Amino acid sequence: QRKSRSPVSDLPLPPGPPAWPIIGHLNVMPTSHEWRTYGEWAKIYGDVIQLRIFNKSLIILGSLDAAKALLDHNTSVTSDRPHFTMIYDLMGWDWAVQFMGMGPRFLKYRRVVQSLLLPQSTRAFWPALDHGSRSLLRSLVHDSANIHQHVKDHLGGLMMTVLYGEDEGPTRDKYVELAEEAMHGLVEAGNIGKFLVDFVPLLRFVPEWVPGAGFQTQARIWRKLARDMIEIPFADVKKYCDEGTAPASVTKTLLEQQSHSKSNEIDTELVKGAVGVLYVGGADTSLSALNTFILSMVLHPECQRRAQAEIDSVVGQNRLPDLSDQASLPYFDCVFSEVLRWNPGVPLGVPHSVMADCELNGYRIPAGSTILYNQWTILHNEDVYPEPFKFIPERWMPEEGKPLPPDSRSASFGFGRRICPGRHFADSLLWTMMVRIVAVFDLAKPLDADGNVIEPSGEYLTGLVTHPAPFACKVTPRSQELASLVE
Ligand code: HEM
Repeated sequence: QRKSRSPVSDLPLPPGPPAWPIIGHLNVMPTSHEWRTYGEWAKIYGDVIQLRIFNKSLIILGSLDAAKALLDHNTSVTSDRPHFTMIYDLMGWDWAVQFMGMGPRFLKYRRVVQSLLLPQSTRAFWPALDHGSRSLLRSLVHDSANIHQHVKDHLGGLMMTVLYGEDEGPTRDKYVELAEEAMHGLVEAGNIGKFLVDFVPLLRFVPEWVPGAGFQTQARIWRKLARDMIEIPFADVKKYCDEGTAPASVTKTLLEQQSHSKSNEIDTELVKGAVGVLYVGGADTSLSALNTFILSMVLHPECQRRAQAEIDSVVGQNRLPDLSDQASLPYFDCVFSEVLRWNPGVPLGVPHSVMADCELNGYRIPAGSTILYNQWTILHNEDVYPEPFKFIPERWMPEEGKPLPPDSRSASFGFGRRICPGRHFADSLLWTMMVRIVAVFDLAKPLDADGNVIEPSGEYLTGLVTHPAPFACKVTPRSQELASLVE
């Protein structure tokens, strides 16, 4: 006779480190590189861990199976986001789909954002990718000393060209500056624990003049930045559209859809917000992956040479590789997969929140829990990825009789209804930038004034999105002919 399953409410909570009365795990919470501590705890307590801060439950998933079971197969209750009062209510980021809770407004915004980023829709961005990546290569030919700055500037600029149609120049630089300022506030406020109002939401009604309500002044300043970021570029595109001179862009596409639509599904606030989130979601994450790629090439010249040999044999040296070559460069594809696995840019993913009690592996996941999925642990599981801390693109090469490990993309872009809608665009954008950099340049460790090799530390900075700690990189055109291709 089959044993009947216990109701969810009877199930035990997942295990975790010992908790203190009242405060729970508050004083054992890691304050930096949290993914490493959570990874250590996963070895002790298993791949589903529960932590408690006062009465708030935090669940950390440490395996792909657990993440899929909870977030892919139970999406109707696990696709909510935790509510951040400071960011959402006070700083006015309520236009950003990333922070929206489940509900009709989220579903409407998500539908629009997703439709803009479908593989067939993103083909329209290919000319901008071609143009923007050439421009990056040109900057590197003329000033090889500042690769990190050039990559950051060109990536941000390219995103703005795609979103607002603005070509290289002071206006586009201004858009990037506005977005970076707004995101600086976001990163500060995203430091959970920094603002008490996130734990006591009623404090948001305290007026700014009350002593101790400095968070209201800060929120007001950041709120203006978050608004300017979407309002100023939008107003320019709207004006050009009205004059009939707007170049192709995501904003223009949405404004056209808005004017042709009979329903009022797409309102102006949605257009501004749906475009703004693409920069928020795409710029820093893509920059992290590009920096990791550069680091991997500097540290592994043998992989770089193999990638260059493949490009030379398939594409030759008379033109730059482009997206039509992607399927013909299998080794480079392995390099890309390994970049996403070796040091995932969003190591703990973006938190989900649970809307109703549910079950996972015989444990109760209480309603209201915040869920983190530890991509870093998932992608460094040595049973799945042997020698997980080594950069080994060959692990992705198909071999007769040997199953491939789960694609790094299966964890790095998140799960369920919240899966990164920009993943196809990220694929084209990053592939183009990466392949072109190594097609034209050698990346290497530089020498100091005494002729000693400067070794990168290989360390990563802490944060929701992580980047390699600054490292020096020598950039040399592989040949004069290749360098001249970018002029
Ligand atoms: C290497 C590059 C990227 C990585 C690693 C990455 C990763 C992620 C992750 C982990 C999430 C959270 C998914 C979840 O909640 O489970 C996410 C969400 C999101 N990403 Fe990306 N992303 C990248 C590039 C992009 C790009 C290029 C765009 C846009 C052009 C983009 C737009 C978004 C948006 C709008 C969301 C929020 C989705 C939602 O809350 O429903 N991302 N991304």
